[in-house]
Amino acid sequence: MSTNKRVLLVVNPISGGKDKTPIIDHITKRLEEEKKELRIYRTTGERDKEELREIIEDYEPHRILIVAGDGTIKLVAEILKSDAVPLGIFPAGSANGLAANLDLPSNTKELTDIALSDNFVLLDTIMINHELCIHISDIGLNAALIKNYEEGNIRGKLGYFIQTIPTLMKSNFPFQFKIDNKGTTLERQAVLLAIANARKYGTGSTINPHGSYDDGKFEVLVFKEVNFSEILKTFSENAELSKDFVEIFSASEVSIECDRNIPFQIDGEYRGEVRKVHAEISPIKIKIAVPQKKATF
Ligand SMILES: Nc1ncnc2c1ncn2[C@@H]1O[C@H](COP(=O)(O)OP(=O)(O)OP(=O)(O)O)[C@@H](O)[C@H]1O
Repeated sequence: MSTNKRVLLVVNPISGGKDKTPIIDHITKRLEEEKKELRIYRTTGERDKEELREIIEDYEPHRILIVAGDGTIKLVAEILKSDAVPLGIFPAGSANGLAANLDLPSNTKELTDIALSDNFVLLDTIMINHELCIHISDIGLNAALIKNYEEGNIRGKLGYFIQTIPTLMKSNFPFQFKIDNKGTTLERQAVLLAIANARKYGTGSTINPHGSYDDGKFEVLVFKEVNFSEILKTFSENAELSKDFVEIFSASEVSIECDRNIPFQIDGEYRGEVRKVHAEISPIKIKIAVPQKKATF
């Protein structure tokens, strides 16, 4: 039985600074050939959640294709709240962390074949400060970088790169963290504390080499220093990172407190400055179509 009779295509027109027309045209043509129903929703950045929820309730899609970045994928997952409707991802954001972990190709035809296929993974999600996280959230230096990127007007990876030096110069690090992991409290000094379901950032940097996307756990990564040679190591798949650079442990629930308000991001979206973060593995799993070989998540 086909799982793609009614398809909803969600497009973020501005993500990654890329023109999405060729991808939309390709998907439209393919679904016409297959005599499938297609409805397209273009995000506006305002009331997208409410509008998409209404469309999904009304249209009852069998599959949702997303041409956007991680923030939009997360928005759809928050509406679905279950793995009943599979997602097909067309990475078109600035960093595309989820796609990097799922080993998605860049070619539109291959992506369409995968997105409409019945080869799925079930991703864990994490509830962080009452918001769903599908990939990586962090507090400290990287979140400050994302804030400066969002305030800048250059999209794509170049935008991140351009913000790196001013962010390092402006940031008031290191920070003092208290981490409560089911009754055990750790005190750490760090520049960045990440909560990760994924193995790598969208930049391709593997920070959580032993992470698994469907084990019912996430990893807490405590980055103790800005060490450029260790950062370079994260760009190879199986690098063993020094314990002086990053300390990693698995958890299903943690409470984190910092000595002051510091920048916080979830799945690449800046969420302001916070002092406290609570993270807990969520009962929501997301069903995503992936290439035949096992994802590296
Ligand atoms: N038409 C639009 N105009 C402006 N902002 C939008 C629009 N549609 C969605 N957004 C905003 O885009 C963000 C989600 O972006 P998404 O995750 O798809 O890509 P991204 O990788 O963050 O892309 P980029 O960083 O290049 O914007 C949300 O903050 C959302 O409010």
